Amino acid sequence: MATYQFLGTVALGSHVHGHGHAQNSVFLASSPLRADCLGCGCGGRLSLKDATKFRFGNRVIEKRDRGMVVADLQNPKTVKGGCGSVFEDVPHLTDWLPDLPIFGNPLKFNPAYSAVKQYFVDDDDVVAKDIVVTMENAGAGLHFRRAGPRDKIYFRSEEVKACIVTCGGLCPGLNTVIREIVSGLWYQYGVREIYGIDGGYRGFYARNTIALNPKVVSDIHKKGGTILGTSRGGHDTMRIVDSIENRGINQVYIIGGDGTHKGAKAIHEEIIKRGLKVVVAGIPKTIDNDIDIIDKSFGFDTAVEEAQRAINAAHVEAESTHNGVGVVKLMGRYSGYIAMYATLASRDVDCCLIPEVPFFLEGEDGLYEFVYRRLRDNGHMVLVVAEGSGQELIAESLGPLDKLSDASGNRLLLDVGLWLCQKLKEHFPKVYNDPITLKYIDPTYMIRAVPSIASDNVYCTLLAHSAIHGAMAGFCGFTVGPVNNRHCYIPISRAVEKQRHVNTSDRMWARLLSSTHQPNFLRYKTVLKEKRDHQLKNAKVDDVKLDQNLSGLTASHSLPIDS
Ligand SMILES: Nc1ncnc2c1ncn2[C@@H]1O[C@H](COP(=O)(O)OP(=O)(O)O)[C@@H](O)[C@H]1O
Ligand SMILES: O=P(O)(O)OC[C@H]1O[C@](O)(COP(=O)(O)O)[C@@H](O)[C@@H]1O
Ligand SMILES: [Mg+2]
Repeated sequence: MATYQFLGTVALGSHVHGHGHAQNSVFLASSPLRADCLGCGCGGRLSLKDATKFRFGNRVIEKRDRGMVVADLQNPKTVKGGCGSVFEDVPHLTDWLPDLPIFGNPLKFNPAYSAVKQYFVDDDDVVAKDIVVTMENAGAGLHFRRAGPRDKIYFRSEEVKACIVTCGGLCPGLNTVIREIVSGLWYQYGVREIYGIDGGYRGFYARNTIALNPKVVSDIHKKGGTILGTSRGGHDTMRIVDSIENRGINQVYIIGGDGTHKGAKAIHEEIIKRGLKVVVAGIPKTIDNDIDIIDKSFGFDTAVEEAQRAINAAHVEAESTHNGVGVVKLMGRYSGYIAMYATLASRDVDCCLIPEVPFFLEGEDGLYEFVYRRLRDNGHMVLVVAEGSGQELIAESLGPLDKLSDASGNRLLLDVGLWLCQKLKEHFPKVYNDPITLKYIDPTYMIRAVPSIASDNVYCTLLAHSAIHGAMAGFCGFTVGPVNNRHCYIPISRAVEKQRHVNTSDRMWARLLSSTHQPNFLRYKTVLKEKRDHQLKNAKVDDVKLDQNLSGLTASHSLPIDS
């Protein structure tokens, strides 16, 4: 039996299922079962008993066979199930437009899909976020809605006016996702009006749209970049939603990273406020692999593959000379996944530096000492450095600098590659009286400007299809992605909640350490403390400036001593 909770005497802000009033009638819930219409002065009463869905201010209550869903239009809907399980659902158009007509899914009559045993995903199917659990906790924990085609959809083919936008930095596979959204909508759902937004978010209000169809996109997956163009900055929620509304767009596919998804969330919320029948579907793009929850982002494997070419070159150069050092800088602003996986895959790398592991140069476990030993034992070495590593260290050695940001508000990084090369080149002749031959390779933009490899192409196809199935089924404010290898609809708010970082206390990082034998830099905190003590002592004795050799560590580093 359906159960629901009476939330008190509050105004209802929208049309209620099963009632004949125009939208936006206001009702006052006077009991768990009844609400009086205040909107049109008709004195009408609404029986909540028969309603399946109703809205209290920002909250939507939906009665379902197996319980009640309380949806906060700003936050994810959560349903508590058995065994301590929690289902975090995504918003649905009917949360604010309860009376929308429902249609059958045309996939049922699509010859390509006719052999599929189960055309449609069961509405009750959920995917567990954590799949390794103890017996006592089996079934408990967070779950997401399984992605895939639904039996019932909320758009007629001829009614759909879809648009696609790509935002933020490039990533291999962007064109494949565009291609598959267009082809999927066209061939699976019979949609004929599909538009590209030119040049990221600002294209909504500053540029004309680009008409897309399967012919236009047929070859684009073979090219790097995005045929639609992209940009940073320029997100103006009101102007974007005005443009969506004015153009009559009702499905918005937004491909981008964490910043883009924050923008998508704002658009989705404004759409709810305006009561529009418009779905916002996010497709996570991040070459840094820093979007939480999903297993892996598209383009990541391609980037790692491409990085191998740079590492190989660095290795060939290094082993061809006396004291040869090859340094390769890879992308990874806050998360060192590309550097870590490229290192693990290559086996030619002697040391991998990532933003998550603060390193130091001087002392017994420092980088200088390690490079020295490697050169002494092997005659050459390869060092991979993620662009976000050692930022505090560089800032310390360069003195006070303004913190600069790009148009999207992302911090602009100091060039750790060049800085490190300079440091190594200076240190070796000075301290060991033995110069090194260092070759620096910076393939940063090369690894993201290439077309995606085969496995990423397949992955992009699944993402695009999950997105269109979700949108056609009326889900919105979601992003798609595999969780434990099953594609899910994840509330955007959840996806942008925090950034994913390399977990340096799990086995993958340990694997890397045991393959490179590099220092773990765990003594970092001790060295930092030593440096602080040294600073204090020096400050007391006289006002002598700090020894430049100790500039490897900074008291202002964000990692607290006791953490
Ligand atoms: N907090 C935010 N709210 C709204 N829009 C944002 C936000 N952060 C970034 N954006 C917009 O998202 C787009 C892409 O963001 P950016 O950080 O450059 O790339 P990515 O999405 O890859 O992280 C830009 O147009 C930017 O203006
Ligand atoms: O020079 P750009 O275009 O700002 O891009 C550089 C940044 O883009 C990235 O590849 C990814 O950034 P986003 O995912 O935020 O777009 C970072 O690794 C890198 O710092
Ligand atoms: Mg980002």
